[in-house]
Amino acid sequence: MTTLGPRLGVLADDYTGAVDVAATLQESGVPVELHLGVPPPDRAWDRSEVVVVGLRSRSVDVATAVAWSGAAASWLVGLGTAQLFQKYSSTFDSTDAGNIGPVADALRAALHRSVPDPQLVLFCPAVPHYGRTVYQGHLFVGDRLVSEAGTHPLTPRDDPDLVRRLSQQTAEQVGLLPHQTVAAGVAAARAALDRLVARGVRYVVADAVDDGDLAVLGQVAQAHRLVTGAVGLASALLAGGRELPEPREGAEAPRRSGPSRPEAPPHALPGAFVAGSCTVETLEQVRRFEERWPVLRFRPTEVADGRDVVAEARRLAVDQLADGPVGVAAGAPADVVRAEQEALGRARAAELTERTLGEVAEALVELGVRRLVAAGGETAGAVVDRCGISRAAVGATEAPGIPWLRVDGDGDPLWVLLKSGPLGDPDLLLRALDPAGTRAVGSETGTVDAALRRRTRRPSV
Ligand SMILES: Nc1ncnc2c1ncn2[C@@H]1O[C@H](COP(=O)(O)OP(=O)(O)OP(=O)(O)O)[C@@H](O)[C@H]1O
Ligand SMILES: O=C(O)[C@@H](O)C(=O)CO
Repeated sequence: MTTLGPRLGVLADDYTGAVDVAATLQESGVPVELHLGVPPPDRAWDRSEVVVVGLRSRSVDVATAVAWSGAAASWLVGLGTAQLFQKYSSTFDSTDAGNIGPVADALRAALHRSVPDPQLVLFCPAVPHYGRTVYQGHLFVGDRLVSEAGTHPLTPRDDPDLVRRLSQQTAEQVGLLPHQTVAAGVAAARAALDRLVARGVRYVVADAVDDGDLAVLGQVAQAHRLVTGAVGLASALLAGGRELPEPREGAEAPRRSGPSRPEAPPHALPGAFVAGSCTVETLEQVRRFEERWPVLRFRPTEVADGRDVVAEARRLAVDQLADGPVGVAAGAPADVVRAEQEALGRARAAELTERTLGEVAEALVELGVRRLVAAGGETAGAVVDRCGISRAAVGATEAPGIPWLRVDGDGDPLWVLLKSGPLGDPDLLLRALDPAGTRAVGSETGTVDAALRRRTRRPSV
C-alpha cells in the first residue's frame, strides 16, 4: 500500500512567520502542526497534512541559517513530505549576504539528494491582504516601495528590486516572471518558466498584485518540489490542487481534518506582553495599551549600564497582575534605535534587548502569567527559546496571522501569542490581554485574583 507523508512542509525563518503561516493554513480547514526550533531527528509527526517548522534563521549568520534549515528539511524529507515551502517575511527581510538565497540553495541541495533536480524555484513574498505586492520584481507595501515604507533594525529594506536582492545572495541566475505573463494565466506562466529554465535560470521572482495572480502561481507551483514566499503563496499552493509529486513510500498517511473549533485562552488568566518590535504598528499598540495598563520601558544602553530590568518587571508584576495585565517594551522610534545602535553596535543592542525580554518573559511566567504576548519576530524567538517551547497547538486568532498557541507542560497550559511586528490592529494588545472578557473554559473560570491565587509563586525580589 502506498502511504503518504505530510502534503506540505513549511520552513519559516522566524517564529512569528511560522505562526502566521500555520494559522492562515489552518483557517483554510487543513490540519497543521507547529514545531519551534530544529526538530530532533526522532521527533514524532502528529500526522497533520501540513507541518510547519519555525526557525530563528532570519538574522543569524549564513552558516547557522543553512545548518538549521538543512537539518529541519532533512527531518521533513524523512517523513515523506511531498513539497517544501521556504517561508520568509512578506517584506523579504534579509541582508546582502542572506539568508533567503543561501537557505534556498541548501534546501534545493537537500531535495536534490532524494529526487531529480528540483529545476525551478519561485520567489514571491506577495500577501495582498497585508498590502504586500510585487510588480516588475519590485516589492511594495501599500502604495510605497518597501524601501520607503520603514526600515528594520537588523535587516534594512533599502532595495525594493527583488531580482537584484536575491542575486546578491546566491550564485544562481535569477529571472523574473512579470505581471503581464502571470495575468495571462497558468499556461502562459508555465511556458515562460520553461523558457527561463532552458536559459539556465533556476530562481525566478514572480510578480503578484492580487489573489488572482497568486492563484495562478499556486497552480504553476504544484509541480515544484521547493516553493518560496510568504503566506500568500503558501495559501495559494495549498488551495491550488492535488496534483503533487509522488510521495516517498513507507510513511504514515496524514490526517485530513483540522480542529473543529480552535481554542482561545480564558480572559481570567493573568496576562502580559513583551515587545521588542520597533514598527509603527507595534509602537501604536503599546501606546494604546499604556493608556489603560502599566508598561515598563527600557533601552539596551540602560541594560549595558547595569539597569536590572528583570527585577523591575518582577516588581511590576507582583504589584499589578491582580488588577490586570502588564507590559515590558524596548521598541522605540527609528531615531532612538539609531542612537542606541551607534552607542552599542547593532548586534549588541539587539542581543541585550532580546536577552532581557526573554528573561523578563521567563520571570513573568514563573510569577503566574498564563497569557503571554511577544511582539516582534526576534523578540518572539528569544521568548520562545528562553521559555523552552518547542511544540504548540495552534488556536483561535486574535487578528489575521496572529493565533493563540497552547503550550502544554506539567501544569496549566501557557497561552502564547507571537505577533509579527507589523501585524495586528491598534487595539490588538488591549484586546488580547483584556481581563474583563467573559470567555471562560471549565475550571479556569474566575477573576484575575482567583487565577493569581491559584498560580502565583511569590518572587524573591
Ligand atoms: N530601543 C532599541 N534599541 C535598539 N534596538 C532595539 C531596540 N528595541 C528593539 N530593538 C531591536 O530591534 C529588533 C526588532 O526586531 P523584532 O524582529 O523583534 O521586531 P520586528 O522586526 O518588528 O518583527 P518582525 O520580524 O515580526 O517583522 C530586535 O532585534 C530588538 O532587539
Ligand atoms: O510574512 C510576514 O511578514 C510575517 O509572517 C513574518 O515573516 C513575520 O516576521
